[in-house]
Amino acid sequence: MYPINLILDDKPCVVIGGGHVALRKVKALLEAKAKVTVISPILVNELKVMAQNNQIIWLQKYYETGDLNGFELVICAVGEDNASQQIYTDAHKARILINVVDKLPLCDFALPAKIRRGNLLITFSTNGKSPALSRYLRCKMEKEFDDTYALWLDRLSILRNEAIAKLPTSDDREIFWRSALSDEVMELVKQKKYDEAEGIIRDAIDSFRP
Ligand SMILES: C[C@@]1(CC(=O)O)c2cc3[nH]c(cc4nc(cc5[nH]c(cc(n2)[C@H]1CCC(=O)O)[C@@](C)(CC(=O)O)[C@@H]5CCC(=O)O)C(CC(=O)O)=C4CCC(=O)O)c(CCC(=O)O)c3CC(=O)O
Ligand SMILES: NC(=O)C1=CN([C@@H]2O[C@H](COP(=O)(O)OP(=O)(O)OC[C@H]3O[C@@H](n4cnc5c(N)ncnc54)[C@H](O)[C@@H]3O)[C@@H](O)[C@H]2O)C=CC1
Repeated sequence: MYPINLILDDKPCVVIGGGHVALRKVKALLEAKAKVTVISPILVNELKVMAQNNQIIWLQKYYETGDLNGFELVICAVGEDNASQQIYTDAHKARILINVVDKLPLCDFALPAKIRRGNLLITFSTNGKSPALSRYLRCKMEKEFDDTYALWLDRLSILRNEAIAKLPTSDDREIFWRSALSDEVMELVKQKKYDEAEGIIRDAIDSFRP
């Protein structure tokens, strides 16, 4: 497994199947701001509502070869081996990334369990060995991660641009951030003393000498 975070903003993605597993995968794609089409003769209620609200496009039909044209990513959640195999073959011919939810050998990628807090994304995966453990760890860690780091991240992103403007080289910035993002600063962050933490980092940028 090689972890990558796909950037799917506005990209056309298709989920085949309209059951509860498809629903979870659709939600994850919408969170990633993809444009989602669902192909399935039947939808669970929540997906129907999403289709009525134009959050997704619904093609009410069984999958046919040719349906993948124009999509950049496919999730197959039909739970039926012959159809899954056909969809996998078609996706590979068209060189489109595919995930078949009940067959890891037919997956180019697997979905992790995730905690999203603003721009911060924390994921858990088990190489398909126990999705239940991924879920357990996600539930457990959700309590540890409220929005503290995400709020700090918004400020850090601005400070990072200031550091880029003031510190001449990438090496300088690497050295700078490894010492600037200290336990002392992060302790202030945990106490939500963002202004104080930001002040320390800004002073450090101003006084940095390579
Ligand atoms: C390979 C993978 C492919 C993929 O879907 O990408 C896959 C495959 C399969 N899942 C199955 C079952 C379950 N999946 C879950 C839950 C999740 N499954 C997710 C991901 C993945 N599941 C990928 C690997 C992830 C990893 O590496 O850990 C999560 C993390 C992400 C998400 O789906 O968004 C999400 C938790 C989200 C959350 O809550 O945070 C639960 C628990 C529950 O729902 O309570 C169960 C029942 C308990 C159990 O079996 O463990 C089955 C057997 C079906 C059967 O028995 O018929 C298969 C097929 C097989 O194993 O062959
Ligand atoms: N990866 C994961 O996270 C998990 C995977 N699974 C597996 O995922 C599969 C799907 O599970 P559910 O959503 O509960 O199943 P489901 O049976 O409720 O849903 C299947 C959906 O696919 C549609 N469908 C069937 N054939 C089709 C075709 N040829 N073209 C288009 N649509 C078609 C059906 O109308 C239905 O909406 C099962 O094999 C299940 O074991 C189960 C739990 C978690």
